[in-house]
Amino acid sequence: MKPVIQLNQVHKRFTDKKVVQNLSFEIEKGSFVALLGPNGAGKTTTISMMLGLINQTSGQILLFGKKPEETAVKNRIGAMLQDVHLIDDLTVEELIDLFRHYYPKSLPLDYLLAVSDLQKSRKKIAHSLSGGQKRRLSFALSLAGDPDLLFLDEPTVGMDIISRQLFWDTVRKLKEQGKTIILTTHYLEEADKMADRIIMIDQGKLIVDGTPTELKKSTLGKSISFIVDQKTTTQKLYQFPGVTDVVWEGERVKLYSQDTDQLIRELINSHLKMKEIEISNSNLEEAFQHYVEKAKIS
Ligand SMILES: Nc1ncnc2c1ncn2[C@@H]1O[C@H](COP(=O)(O)OP(=O)(O)OP(=O)(O)O)[C@@H](O)[C@H]1O
Repeated sequence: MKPVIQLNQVHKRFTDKKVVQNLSFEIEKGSFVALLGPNGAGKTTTISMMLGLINQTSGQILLFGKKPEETAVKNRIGAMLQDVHLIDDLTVEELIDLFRHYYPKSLPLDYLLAVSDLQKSRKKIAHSLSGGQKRRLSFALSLAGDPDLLFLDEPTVGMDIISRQLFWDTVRKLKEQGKTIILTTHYLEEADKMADRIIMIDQGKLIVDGTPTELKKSTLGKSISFIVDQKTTTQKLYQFPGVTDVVWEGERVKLYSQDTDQLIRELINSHLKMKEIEISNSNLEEAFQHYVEKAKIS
């Protein structure tokens, strides 16, 4: 089966600025991919090119084996973008219904109102909605054509906790139905929970591509942190078996190791006076920082 998305040596330049450089990857049907990167990394530009909203300077982009601007492709795509464009004077349900009629197949109006929790606001003028409600409306509009491929560009910004829960429950169900989903977010715990693959970019270049588990494993491992007498030297802490890194945060020190079980035994047997011991798994945020730093050096 052909990949749903194929990018081959894609470059994008705005006047003299290189915004996307030599980006190549393929995304299979049913994948949930998080496209991550710092501000200005080129995520939205990449999504805009995949949606056919802007043209790449060079390279090839294919969705379902075809060019993004083809109608057959557009009919299979939904996108929740950062800016919500609303049409003057239309109510929420009129707007959703209008979008439904753009597509050859569409999802029922009541379903779209339910997953965006806008049933009570259906008769309101869309312009009068709050910021968070507009995001939810944008979600409903992105699903109007029952898309096989869904782009979610920072979807939960401005949503309250209840809305976020409903949003992710719905997205999880869409994934179970076999939809392909591309997410960008700065909330890395959302990417960690939802994505089965992470593509990180920085300054328009791909810096790492793998599962959340792979990315976290290949960084510093788990850590044990505790408050300790300031006379304890970094050198002494490195002598404990398996310690890969020692990081001080004020009077608290964090030791990284791939085998924290062994390390904690050794620490307890030592004469260190440790207080407030915490053991934590390395998280995606640490992996993210690690890869961005590494990309800067190389
Ligand atoms: N139309 C444009 N003209 C000129 N430069 C642009 C244009 N659109 C984006 N850029 C620049 O391209 C770079 C990448 O922007 P982009 O919006 O793709 O980043 P991003 O990864 O989505 O960032 P963020 O996380 O802040 O949303 C930025 O330096 C931005 O200023």
